[in-house]
Amino acid sequence: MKSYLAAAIQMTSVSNVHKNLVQAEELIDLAVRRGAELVGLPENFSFMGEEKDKLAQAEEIYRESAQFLKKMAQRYQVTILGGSFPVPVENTGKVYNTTILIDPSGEELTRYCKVHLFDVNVPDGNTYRESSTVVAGKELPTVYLSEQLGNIGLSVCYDVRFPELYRHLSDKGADVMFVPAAFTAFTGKDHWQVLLQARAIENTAYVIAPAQTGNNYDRRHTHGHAMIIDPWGVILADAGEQPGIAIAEIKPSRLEQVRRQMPSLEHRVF
Ligand SMILES: O=C(O)CNC(=O)[C@H](CS)NC(=O)CCC(=O)C(=O)O
Repeated sequence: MKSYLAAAIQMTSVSNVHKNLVQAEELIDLAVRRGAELVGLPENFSFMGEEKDKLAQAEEIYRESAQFLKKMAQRYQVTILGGSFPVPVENTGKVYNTTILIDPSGEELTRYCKVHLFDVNVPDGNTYRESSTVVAGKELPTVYLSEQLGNIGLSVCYDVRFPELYRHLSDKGADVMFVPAAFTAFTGKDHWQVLLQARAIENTAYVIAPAQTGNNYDRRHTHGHAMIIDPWGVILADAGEQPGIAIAEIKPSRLEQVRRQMPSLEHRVF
């Protein structure tokens, strides 16, 4: 593993795929011009809108998202995490909320379908029933072993509340954990940063968390604060509330140092 720059993209995706892909490319371009070699997009980067509209356009969103990610990786010669997008599931009328990792040649390295679905009545009055349009993934995420970039573990958004998933990633050797998200503004203000820091500290791993921000549609407001956190829990970069990027260096020497200073992974009893 080498030292390199990673970027977490923060955007306000809306219910127009073309607009979202234009915004995403501008931010990928910015990240690459600043030197990023690993770039993550947020959950639902290519479409944020009413659930029924997402389902009606699912085939098209899927096709365009997959094509876009491949093109971006090749054009900018970077490894890209395609935060998440809907992948239609046969005979269900529903989709998997899927994230994929793509290398600079455009090859898919690994994919993961979100296993924890956000079926929550948020105290601000908004109700989320992700399971009404999404089929829960049935497999735990894999860790992609990259000689250059370190071992990369995947997850999506609401997963961040389930530490056992990250322990699994840690058991598989993860050095870097992605948490692409579209956190609600209401839960985000109290939970987002704390949860991300906890996942980084307890697994002594980097956390890269691309995010949705602002008013995506109707009453849907997302928290923003895409961030990169080091294995000690220090926030290296925070994109704030406007669309933009959080960029920081991922260093094997820091991983090694923190794991020496705080060898908690070696002291596990359970
Ligand atoms: O809503 C959409 O348009 C697209 N879907 C999402 O953004 C997903 C599933 S509803 N959101 C989350 O998982 C938020 C989790 C969260 O906010 C928390 O855990 O507090």
